[in-house]
Amino acid sequence: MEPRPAAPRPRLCDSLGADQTPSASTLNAARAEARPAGRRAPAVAAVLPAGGSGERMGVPTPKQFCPVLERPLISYTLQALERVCWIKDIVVAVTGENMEAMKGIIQKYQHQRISLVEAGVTRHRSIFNGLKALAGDQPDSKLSKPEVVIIHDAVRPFVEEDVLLKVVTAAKEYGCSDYDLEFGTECLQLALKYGHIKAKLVEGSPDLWKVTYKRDLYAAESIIKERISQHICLVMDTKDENHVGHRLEEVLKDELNHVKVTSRLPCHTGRDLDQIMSEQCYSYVCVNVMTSDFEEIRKLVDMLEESNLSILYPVVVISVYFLDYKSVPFDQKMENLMQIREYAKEVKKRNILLCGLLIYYPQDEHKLQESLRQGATIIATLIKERNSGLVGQLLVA
Ligand SMILES: Nc1ccn([C@@H]2O[C@H](COP(=O)(O)OP(=O)(O)OP(=O)(O)O)[C@@H](O)[C@H]2O)c(=O)n1
Ligand SMILES: O=C(CO)[C@H](O)[C@H](O)COP(=O)(O)O
Repeated sequence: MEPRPAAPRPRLCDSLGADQTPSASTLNAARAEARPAGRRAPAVAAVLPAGGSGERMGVPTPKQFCPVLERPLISYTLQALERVCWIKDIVVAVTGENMEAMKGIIQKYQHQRISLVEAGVTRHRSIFNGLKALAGDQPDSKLSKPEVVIIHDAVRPFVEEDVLLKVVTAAKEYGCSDYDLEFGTECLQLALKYGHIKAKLVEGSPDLWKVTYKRDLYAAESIIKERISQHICLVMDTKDENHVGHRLEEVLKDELNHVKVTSRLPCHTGRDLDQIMSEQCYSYVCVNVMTSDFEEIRKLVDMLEESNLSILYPVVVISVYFLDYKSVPFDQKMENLMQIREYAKEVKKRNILLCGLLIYYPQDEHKLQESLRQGATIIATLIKERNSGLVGQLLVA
């Protein structure tokens, strides 16, 4: 048994926005429903086999450590399990040569309740090593013996709380059918052969698919991007209802009709933004009406940093300026705006992707509408793609 990694820093809130899992209270209600009256909840732990070499992926790095949006795949799987508050311990089996790298991942992404064991030469042996650590008879182990152990491949990042609950409930409630004995998958057979325990096959969801080939990494990245782009916070530095910024909001809502767009006042005006940080929004559009400096953006970036939001996912911030035909001279405004390049480089280190967007604001109504549409399309693309190559760019609509 490996020593536990260094204590993590303060945690993000448990029910992260990137997934569609129910909150802890939903789960408690679901568990209460699922549990026959008078029965107490079983103590649950999880074992994650993560000791494979990922031969079919065809890259030197084992697939569980391959980056998805610059974060190792296994970190997403850990996140999916650790947000389930009723899983007490998570034991991960990794090879000796990847042990230090795994500790680094746990520390960097602030994972909790994780213990590491050495993997075996086969998946079954890796799982067996994890189970031994949970057996409750290891002299140095701080882990207590659970009643139910969830076995979950480290390369299945999208597991949902409800399917885990079904598995645990089935493990407690059901016996094993002849069908399961005949057609059960390998862990099931292992449990039957060596554990002399009953087992039940529970239907999973299509999301439980496993990252096996290189194309699966691209699929995983697309799914994650889509999940974290479902909410946009629009920060508008004017209360003027007639300002063109509000028209941009309308066009954005129209363009992205499946996305939640919330409008907020700037950071200095109080707690509005605190609230949105707690909703775990990963996309911000700041409409700068009054100024062409970066004061508001700086405040927003500071708040994002404090909230730890960008530890797990890249946060997109788009700073929007209107190129008003009657405003300050263009070259003077541009000189200020060009500072975005250096500042964006700095905040990129904190996983915040900052871009500027200039929206042409002509007198002609038709042309203005065209500019706003173009602006909304650029915003939608920046948020959906989260392309770090565009960081610091001033785009023009
Ligand atoms: N000796 C092994 C082999 C596999 N696994 C883990 O079991 C899970 C499912 O296995 P699989 O997808 O087959 O992974 P690999 O063996 O790494 O893939 P490949 O067969 O392409 O080499 C993975 O999380 C993998 O890391 C393990 O813990 N120990
Ligand atoms: O995909 C696998 C390895 O390639 C696993 O063997 C598969 O997940 C086994 O399923 P279970 O743990 O339910 O027996």
